Amino acid sequence: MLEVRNVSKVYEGKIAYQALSNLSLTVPKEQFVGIMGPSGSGKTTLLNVVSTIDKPTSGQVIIDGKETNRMNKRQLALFRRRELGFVFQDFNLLQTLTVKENIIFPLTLDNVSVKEQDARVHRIAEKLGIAHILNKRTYEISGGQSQRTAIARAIIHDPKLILADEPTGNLDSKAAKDVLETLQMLNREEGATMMMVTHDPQAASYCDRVIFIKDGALYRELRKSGSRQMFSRKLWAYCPPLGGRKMNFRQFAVKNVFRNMRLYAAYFSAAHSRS
Ligand SMILES: Nc1ncnc2c1ncn2[C@@H]1O[C@H](COP(=O)(O)OP(=O)(O)OP(=O)(O)O)[C@@H](O)[C@H]1O
Repeated sequence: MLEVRNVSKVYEGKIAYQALSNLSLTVPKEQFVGIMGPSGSGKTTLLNVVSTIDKPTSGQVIIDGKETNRMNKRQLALFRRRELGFVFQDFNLLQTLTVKENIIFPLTLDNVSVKEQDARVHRIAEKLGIAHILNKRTYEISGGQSQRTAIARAIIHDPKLILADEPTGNLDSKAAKDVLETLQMLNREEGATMMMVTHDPQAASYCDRVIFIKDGALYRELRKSGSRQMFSRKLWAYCPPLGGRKMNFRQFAVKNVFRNMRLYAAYFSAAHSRS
């Protein structure tokens, strides 16, 4: 499904910085994979390259047999809109629309009939437990419901690959658990292939496989065997020795604003490019 082949990414600047070094990985169809690693290890860079928001300096990203490096800007925008689903840390819902309007937004751009839109939105809303809030505005719903709405929007067009960047970062622990169970259910029952970046071993324990990145290279991976609780304990035990570059709160906040701006820009360019 996803193949990352010998990908390197160098950020040019006064001092060039190699954020990814010859990284290769394969994610088979229907796998739920987590990406973990210390701050500055290259997780976001990898997600940006896989989601085609950023181009690798060398190497290839192949999604469902399509080599994304060979696509032009317009093809990439359409590819993102049709084949990928994005789930952001802070939901990124449109405040003036209802829950239902937010969910069907990607379909309206593809001229899907109203009947088909209704059928899809009702099926997904039932599945995600948000059928009763479809007519509410986004300011009338909770954080967990907002993220489930965002997940519904991410899957309404049946994407090949769902990419999630810290999807529980803004949620309390109960809402986070609900959202992670929703993602896991989509993976198991709908066969969705997913890649989730997270700092949280508890969140990562919902994945089938967790890949650790350090200094822009694959460091190690752990696969789930046995219960989620056992996997969670393994991940907790494994995380502290990875260390990492420490950031103060201000650096962290600035970095996350920047990261989300880049993701929004890509999402909206995908959303607004018509076929
Ligand atoms: N646009 C950029 N220009 C220059 N350097 C960058 C750029 N974006 C990221 N970097 C550097 O590349 C490295 C990897 O950054 P990246 O954001 O991928 O790490 P991360 O693992 O996602 O970190 P975090 O967990 O803190 O979000 C870092 O050292 C970072 O400073």
